[in-house]
Amino acid sequence: MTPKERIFVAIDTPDINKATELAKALSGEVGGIKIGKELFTAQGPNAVRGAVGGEPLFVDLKFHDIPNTVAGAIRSSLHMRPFMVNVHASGGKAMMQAAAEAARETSEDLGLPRPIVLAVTVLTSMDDNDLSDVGQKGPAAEQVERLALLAKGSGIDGVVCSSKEIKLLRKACGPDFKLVVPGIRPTWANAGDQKRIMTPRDAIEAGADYLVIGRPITGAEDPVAAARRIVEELN
Ligand SMILES: O=C(O)c1cc(=O)[nH]c(=O)n1[C@@H]1O[C@H](COP(=O)(O)O)[C@@H](O)[C@H]1O
Repeated sequence: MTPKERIFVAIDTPDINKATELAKALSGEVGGIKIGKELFTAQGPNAVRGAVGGEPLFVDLKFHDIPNTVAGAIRSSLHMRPFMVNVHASGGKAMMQAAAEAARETSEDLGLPRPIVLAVTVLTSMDDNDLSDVGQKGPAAEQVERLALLAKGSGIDGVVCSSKEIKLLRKACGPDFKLVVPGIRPTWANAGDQKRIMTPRDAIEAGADYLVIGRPITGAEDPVAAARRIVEELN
């Protein structure tokens, strides 16, 4: 895989025209497009698929509910023909098993390739203090490892983690477990609300499979130039 193919651009906007324009402009510049709660909630599944065109799609809806509901949501999300989908690992083992099983069964029924099913560990916007506020046992890296091992044991293909945990998880979960990493900030971009961050190059060197990058590209005056600059830095 080339470095470029490892980049998924997060298009976070409620505006379908803006999303379509960005996806079109960035087609071929990156590996795929990530659509999340903002566009999906405003525009729905058909619009999402329409906006993204033929690019690989990461449907990031971070399901977190009882197993039956999450399985149903995964089944529904497969109609968007995603390359990747995700749930929250903190929903627990039975929930993750139900998600993995629903993805396998539904893709077979629809005759589609099975998407990569990911579990979100600790959000990249949270640090050790935020974790203790919600009663989760930190430090963040330990909680991430705990959830990643639980996800792996539940039949999940990989996790969404921060760049700070890549090396730890590669060791703990093996070479085939997918590590998808948001909280990516080139030296020339603002951190914004992200707390556990790293540059694209350092994250790839640490062993990330995919980088999720939003505002450093979509918020730039020239998103295509920003994407190219990141790819150049990776090469
Ligand atoms: O699941 C995700 O994609 C995700 C998990 C996480 O822990 N942190 C995180 O930032 N994300 C998503 O990754 C994207 C990051 O966007 P930027 O901060 O603009 O680069 C957003 O769409 C987030 O919803």
